[in-house]
Formats: sequence, structure tokens, C-alpha cells
Amino acid sequence: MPASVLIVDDEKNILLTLQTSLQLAGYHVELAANGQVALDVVSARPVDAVLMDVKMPDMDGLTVLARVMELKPELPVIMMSGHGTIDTAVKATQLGARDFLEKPIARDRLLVALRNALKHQAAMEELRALRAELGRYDMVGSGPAMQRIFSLIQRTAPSEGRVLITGENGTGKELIARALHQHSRRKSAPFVKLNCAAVPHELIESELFGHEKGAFTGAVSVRRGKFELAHEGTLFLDEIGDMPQAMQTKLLRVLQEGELERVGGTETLKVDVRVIAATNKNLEKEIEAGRFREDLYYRVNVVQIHSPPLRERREDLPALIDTFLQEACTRNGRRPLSLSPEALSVMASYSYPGNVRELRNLVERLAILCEGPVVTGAEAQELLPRAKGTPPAASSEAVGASAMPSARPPPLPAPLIPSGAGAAGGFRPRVDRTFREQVEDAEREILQHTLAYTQDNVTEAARLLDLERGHFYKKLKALGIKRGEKDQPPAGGEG
Ligand SMILES: Nc1ncnc2c1ncn2[C@@H]1O[C@H](COP(=O)(O)OP(=O)(O)OP(=O)(O)O)[C@@H](O)[C@H]1O
Repeated sequence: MPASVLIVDDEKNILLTLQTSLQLAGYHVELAANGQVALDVVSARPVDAVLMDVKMPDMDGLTVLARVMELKPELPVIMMSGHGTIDTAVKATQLGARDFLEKPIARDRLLVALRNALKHQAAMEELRALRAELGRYDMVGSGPAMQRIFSLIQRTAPSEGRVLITGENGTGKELIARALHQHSRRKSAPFVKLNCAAVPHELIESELFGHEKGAFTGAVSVRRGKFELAHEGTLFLDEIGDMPQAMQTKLLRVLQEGELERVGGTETLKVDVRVIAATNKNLEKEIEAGRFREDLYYRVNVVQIHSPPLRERREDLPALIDTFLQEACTRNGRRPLSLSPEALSVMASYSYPGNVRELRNLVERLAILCEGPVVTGAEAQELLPRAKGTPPAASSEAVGASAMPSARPPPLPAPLIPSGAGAAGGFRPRVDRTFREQVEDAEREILQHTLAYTQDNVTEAARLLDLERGHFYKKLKALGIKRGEKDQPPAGGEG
């Protein structure tokens, strides 16, 4: 689609001369003979740049410029003046003008200014997108599950086939979608994302298809939808299982015909977009339950890529931890940290219900909180969440699938191994803690472990350990264990 330029000038012959120059250079041109018309156009139709005279009757160019900046702060505006003073040029720049040209306008100078303004605009948009996504492109992992994903990406990306990516939250579905885009012939066009679960149902249509000015209350200016923005590129529909049914029907039509109308509009727009969808739901079950259209499912599910949960590809943990740790250290301006074997073992024994996203956050916390340069097992242990029924790890087992408990709690608390004491053969005497302190460490771990198992239910934890409830509370206090407020200590604090 050619870039569209709005020319604003009260002199008709200037409008026509500039129009001819720009049309010959391949631009789509709109004309406005005064400031009010210009403002109407800017709020009613998408324009990519504005070329505007300073001196106009009724509303002068600088006033119009200020209003345009309120409506569309990112829109590049080039001001023109036959009576250009430095003052006016400075004022225009302060108001947000991208360039200032003196009349009479040389064609070459005009085209260079316009090209620069549009290039700058595109670069800023790219930069914004890159900043937002910084560090989210590279996929780490060399185990069989990731190898399978890489191979599917390699084979599917160059095709035009729609892809459905399935998997729990935080498993890297968006990264897969981005990798598909980056390895496709569409890579120089935009990658646009819409999270269907995050947009209120009543707004999703205008998010996807855009809207005309006045289409509904709050539609103060025309807006392009995600489909239009993704023209010639890729549209990533995240959480497609949450798309309202009425929208599923409309989406189906766009996928079938490549055509759409903005909300409140009558013009039919043609779009060339590759759709990649993702879901954490089982869409076949959603179809059975009547919540997801079967025909839409077949449209989006030409190729399916499943991203398994992290607990099913534990072999990737060390590489992921290492990558995230180095990234986090750089980001937080500290020297590289490394994990002791005990810390790695502790990290490996957690089940990561939030998957790679949770791992990434935990590692970021390690990079901020640990003294270093080597993260100890105790520091890692301290960091892991324990309140959701996940028992804290035994600290000195080897990393590997067998060292990792499943996400579900065991039927009874697993036998505990005090910090620093491993399974048979792995025992290492601690010289940095007294005997009494090590006993307390062990007691603390038993109480925390049991509380995590009972989801902070003290009565149940005390029962499991065959302790009186009051005595249990006393121990918690003595060992400095903080807990949630599910039930209160008995009156007097003892039992
Ligand atoms: N293989 C990987 N290598 C490196 N980083 C990864 C990998 N997988 C996921 N991540 C990181 O984990 C985080 C979550 O990934 P992403 O947003 O792609 O997951 P998702 O499955 O799309 O999540 P949601 O379903 O919640 O939208 C991101 O910070 C991403 O960079």
C-alpha cells in the first residue's frame, strides 16, 4: 500500500503542484484547503504524513499542528512557509513538527524530507517493537522436545500454512510464533499480536478490524485494526480459545475471503495476512462443549506445534538457567553469577507450574538478591515458592529427570533430608553451622515442608507431625517461620 500524505494549504495552485509531484513519486495524496478540513481528515482516515503551510486564514498552521499532535502524536508533520523565520521554525519543531521547508519548495528537497520523515517513523515503530520484545526472540534448549519444535519451525515457517501452537502458559508459544515469522518471507513486514483473552469482548472486533470515526462512543478518530496493521505480515492471535463466539464467525470470514470492513465502515478492505494462533486450552474439548467453532478450528489448525511444559523437558533447565542468569546479571549491572551444583539441583527439583516464564522470573530474583559470585543451595532454596503444595527440594541430588518430583504433591510429605545432608553417599559435613543450628535448620525445613504440603493449614500440619497445635505455633515462632493467615493461633498462643 502506498504511503498516504495529506497536503494542507489555502493556495489552490500550490496544493495541485505538490499533489502532482507526490503522486508521480508514488504517494497517495489527500488535499485540505484549510486547517479544519485537515483535522477532519486526520481524525477520519489513516494518513502516514502531513505537509502543511504555516500561514493560513482562520486557523494558522501552528495551531493546526498542535491539534494534530494531540490527535496523533506519532504522525510526522512537515511544515512549509514562504515567510519562514527562525522563530516559526523553532516553534513548529517544539510543537512536534518533523521538518520545516521554505517556499518555494524544490521538488527534490520535498521528496527527501518526506522520505526521511516516513523512514524515521518506521524506524521509531520498529524500535518501539524491538524494545518491547527485547530478549524474547532467542529460543534456548537442545533436548528432544525443543529439537522437534525447531524442526517444525524450520519446515513450517517458509510456507503460508496457518499454525496453531498449543501448550500451557509460559511455555514459549509466543517465541515460537515470532520464530515462524522471522523465518518466513514475511519477515520484513510487521508481526502483530492480539491477546484475545486480554481484550474486553465488546472491543475485540474493533481491535481486530479497526473502526471508523464515530462508530461507537469513544471512537474519536479512525483506527486501523490488527489485521490491517499486519498486512503482508503475520497476525498472532494469542489465547484464541477465549475469542467470543460472535467474533469466531467474523474471523472465519476473514480467513476464508481475506476481506474485512472496519467497525462502522462500508468499504471492504483486502488484507494479506498469515495467521498464527495459540491456545492453552484443549480446543477439541471446547468444540465438544460448543464453545469453539469446528470450522474455525480446521482453518487455524493446518499445522500444530505443541510446546510441552518445562517439567516435561527438564534437560533444558541448565541451559535456560544459565542464559537467563547471564542476561539478568547484565541487565542489573552485576558481574556474572554462577550456580553451585547444590543450587542447580535445588532449581532442578522444582516443578515450575508457570513454566519458562516463572523460571525466568526466579532467576532474575536470584541475580538481584544473591551475594555471589556463586549462588548457594540455600539461596536457591530460599527463593523457590513453597506455598502451593510443592515440597522444597532435597538439596544435593543430581540434576536430571529422576531428581525432579512431579508437580502434584505426594500423598504424604516426602522424607526430609536436612540442608547440607544428601542422600546416601552424598553427605557432606557442614563446618559453617553448629550442631544445634543444623538441628534447627532441619526442624525449620520439616515445618515449612509440611505447611507447604497442607497449604498453610496449621491444624492439619500439626496433626501430620503428631504435635500439639500450640506447640507447633511455638516452634514456628522460635524458628522465625512466617506464614499466611489461614487460621489463627489458639488464644494464649499455646496448647
Ligand atoms: N525456549 C526458550 N528459550 C528462552 N526463553 C524462553 C523459552 N521459552 C520461553 N521463554 C521465555 O519465557 C517467557 C514466556 O514465553 P512466551 O511468552 O513465549 O510464552 P507463552 O506460552 O506465549 O505464554 P502465554 O501463554 O502466557 O502467553 C518469555 O520471557 C520467553 O522469552
